[in-house]
Amino acid sequence: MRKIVIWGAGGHAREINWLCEEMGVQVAGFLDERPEMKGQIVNGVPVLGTLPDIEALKDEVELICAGVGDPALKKRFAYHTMQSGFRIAAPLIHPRIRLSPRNTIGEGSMVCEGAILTDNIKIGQHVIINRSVNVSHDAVIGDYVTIAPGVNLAGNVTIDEGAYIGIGASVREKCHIGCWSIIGGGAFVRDDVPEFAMAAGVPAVVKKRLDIP
Ligand SMILES: CC(=O)SCCNC(=O)CCNC(=O)[C@H](O)C(C)(C)COP(=O)(O)OP(=O)(O)OC[C@H]1O[C@@H](n2cnc3c(N)ncnc32)[C@H](O)[C@@H]1OP(=O)(O)O
Repeated sequence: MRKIVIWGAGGHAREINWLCEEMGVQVAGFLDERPEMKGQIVNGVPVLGTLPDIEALKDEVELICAGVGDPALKKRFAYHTMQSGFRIAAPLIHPRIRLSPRNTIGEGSMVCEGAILTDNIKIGQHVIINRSVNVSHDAVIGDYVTIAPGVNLAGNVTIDEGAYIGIGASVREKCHIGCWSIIGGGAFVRDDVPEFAMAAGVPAVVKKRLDIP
């Protein structure tokens, strides 16, 4: 039986724990950098500490770094996890989704309940596709991207590394969203969004530039 350790012990990590319950995957524990969290029990699952605390489990467990929604935090967790020689988990895919066999999904990524991913879609590593997300044909989604619940992506959309697509946003066909950009909840992305930008509204416009994480 697969045994998973989840980075993070907050709301999203608890949702992944539930996803694992639905998939029949065992969760050995959560990791959390806050010292006060170590030893706590969250939804019946122990908070184990950080990577040095689970050294003895190295050959038994697979790590999920996408237990937090923040793409930069996911990237930092993934870096340390791989540097320490732990295995990244194969994708976690909820049993109640629709997914073409011609799609590819990278290690450490997850697809939550109700998502529909049509044809020829490429999803990178440590990507979160949250509940009821619609991804249309030929989308290319980079590593560490987070897509919040209820997002709709039309065909041929490209989202580069580390971008965050806020809850309920929609993206027009062929649009390109640059790396580490943020799309506000409820936006309609009509035009390309540059890298390191926050865009929001209907239609979405760039509201501010963001620092490189
Ligand atoms: C299970 C879960 O909980 S998953 C999590 C789901 N949550 C989300 O998806 C959160 C989405 N987050 C947002 O939409 C946020 O507003 C963000 C991240 C886009 C922006 O947050 P901040 O950086 O704090 O933005 P800030 O408050 O500085 O706003 C900057 C400008 O953008 C506007 N703005 C911010 N968000 C939006 C939005 N969603 N739609 C329209 N305008 C927006 C503000 O009104 C402000 O406009 P102004 O400069 O004309 O006054």
